[in-house]
Amino acid sequence: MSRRSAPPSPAAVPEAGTGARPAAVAREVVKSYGTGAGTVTALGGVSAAFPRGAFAAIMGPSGSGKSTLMHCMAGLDAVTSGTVLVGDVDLTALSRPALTRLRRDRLGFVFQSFNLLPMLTAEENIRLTGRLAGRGADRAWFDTLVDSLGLRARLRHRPAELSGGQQQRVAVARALLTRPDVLFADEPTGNLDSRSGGEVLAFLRQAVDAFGQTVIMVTHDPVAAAHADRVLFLADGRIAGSLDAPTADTVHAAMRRLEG
Ligand SMILES: Nc1ncnc2c1ncn2[C@@H]1O[C@H](COP(=O)(O)OP(=O)(O)OP(=O)(O)O)[C@@H](O)[C@H]1O
Repeated sequence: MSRRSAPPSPAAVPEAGTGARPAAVAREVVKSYGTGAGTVTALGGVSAAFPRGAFAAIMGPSGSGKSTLMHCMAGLDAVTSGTVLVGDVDLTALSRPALTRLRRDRLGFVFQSFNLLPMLTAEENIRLTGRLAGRGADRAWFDTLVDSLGLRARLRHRPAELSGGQQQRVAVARALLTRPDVLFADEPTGNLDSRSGGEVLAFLRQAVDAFGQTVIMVTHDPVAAAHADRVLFLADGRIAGSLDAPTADTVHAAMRRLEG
């Protein structure tokens, strides 16, 4: 496996892997907040391609634009200029209702704070997005997810009766039930102890390797990033390099260089 750090040019962030059509692409994405003297440029022209069936991590110092990039890639935030593609669809050209449908039908989300509905059981939470997307129950896929995530004995429990790790595994099952084109994970292990976090990351890795899932994850944690196929580094709203086949040590060293 190759390990390399790309130079800090956006053009030097090609598709990793086979050269197949990427699952998601950012082209010269600029995102500014505010106007006039108070303008903050969170992303200053970011280009990146995220290959299908691969696990990408986005890292960078605090304020470097990680969450902004993820939100723009996922259609949760509008870009100021540039283009975001999910498959063939240009998110920046969609109406709000069309964007909402695309998010619901083709994207999955896992957040640091789990975001489960407290009154629903684990099973009801997992099935919720499938129902909202109007999908019939795919029992075999549901069973695969529940068993792979070790949730079989917990399906009738409500979130308050589950550990943090179990809650996040429910959130992962919910996100994957619709077989999304891309799973976006924003600090998915940020609220978990290292063992529970490790279980969630191991499952994300398995989802990529066994089910061909595409995962894009923002994280502060070099150990978490080491589960990815590639780490993209941001600094000051720009791509500052990348690392293939990362290890916790190589990610840590790259972050130390970025943080000066
Ligand atoms: N809604 C907003 N209004 C104004 N500025 C914003 C807004 N959201 C983000 N920013 C600014 O954009 C820049 C990038 O923020 P972002 O949250 O994307 O960084 P990050 O790398 O995810 O940071 P962290 O690691 O601390 O979560 C920061 O300077 C931030 O203050």
